[in-house]
Amino acid sequence: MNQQTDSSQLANCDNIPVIDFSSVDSTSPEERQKLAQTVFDACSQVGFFYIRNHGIPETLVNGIHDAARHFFDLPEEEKMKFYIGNSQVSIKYPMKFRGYSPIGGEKSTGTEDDPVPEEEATGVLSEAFDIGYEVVMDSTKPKNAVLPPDPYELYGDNQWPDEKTIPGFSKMYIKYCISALDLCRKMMKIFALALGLPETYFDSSIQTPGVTSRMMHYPAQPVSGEVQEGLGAHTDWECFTILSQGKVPGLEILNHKGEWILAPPIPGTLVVNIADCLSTWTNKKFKSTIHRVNNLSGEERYSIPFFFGVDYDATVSVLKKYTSDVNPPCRPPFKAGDWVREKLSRAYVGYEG
Ligand SMILES: O=C(O)CCC(=O)C(=O)O
Ligand SMILES: [Fe+2]
Repeated sequence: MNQQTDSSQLANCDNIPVIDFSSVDSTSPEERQKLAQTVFDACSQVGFFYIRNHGIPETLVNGIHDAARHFFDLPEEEKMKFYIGNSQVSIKYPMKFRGYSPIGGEKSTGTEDDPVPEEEATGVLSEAFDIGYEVVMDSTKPKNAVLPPDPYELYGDNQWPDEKTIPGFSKMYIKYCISALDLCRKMMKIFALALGLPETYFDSSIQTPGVTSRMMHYPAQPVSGEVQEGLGAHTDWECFTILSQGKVPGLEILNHKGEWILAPPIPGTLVVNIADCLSTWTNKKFKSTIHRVNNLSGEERYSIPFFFGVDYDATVSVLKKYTSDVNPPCRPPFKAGDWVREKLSRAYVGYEG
């Protein structure tokens, strides 16, 4: 932990709360408000929590993990057909960051207060397959809906493996995304309630949400000798992340004592963590907690993060009620797309796009 590390990036806890989410669908406003209060406490103290009874069917969670194993089991030259460096280019942005990133292809960039200098950033011991929002993942959109103008060039253009390469792959991933996105929209209402706002407060900013997801594979890391991190210390960039981490531990979060707390897999749960944009809205009352992954289990580890952000064109600005003379806004307003683009440009080896 760096001396300057902002306390909004450190969990104030020794363990991570588990929250039963069944009342997210309750018709009783009191029940939803009760859930929101529990969520508020977790977000302002820890920035991480587990959710159970979240509504994503177990068959989908298992299905997406099977699909991930299938993908990463492909020979390297097959995976490289979907190389992230091939994803759509334009004059403005050299890369779209969709597709396969091989082991070492992503860098440990550090955090805002503790950045890893460019020349020292090393490749991480994980490989990933990244996708972005498509209208077919969005149950609120008609089948023939078209994407809105995309000045940040961050929607769609996924490099899907075809049916011959992995039967049912894109279908399974899209089904998972539909379910995850439905859950995220409900969660935005709970976050609004938690912040003392109308439940619909964020609705106009999540018309075409800035959603990305990735499958990740962390080979077992040597336990002694030089450690190459599975994923370096970082905060997430969007509003929040829903993570399905399979059965193998590896995720750790940083607490206020400077200790790394393991977030072990708990059967039937997903992990939720607050990310930079939602933390900014709350003037950092909600923590965007630093986390990392080291797979010292001796087994292969797979995880599926689903990053939920507002429309790329939406403006993220600190809520007035979380400011005061002694607590001014932590940042000036910014477009979500600018924030994500800037972070992406530093995360991959060899690309500044
Ligand atoms: O694999 C995990 O458990 C966490 C991944 C993560 O933190 C990320 O992709 O941002
Ligand atoms: Fe993360």
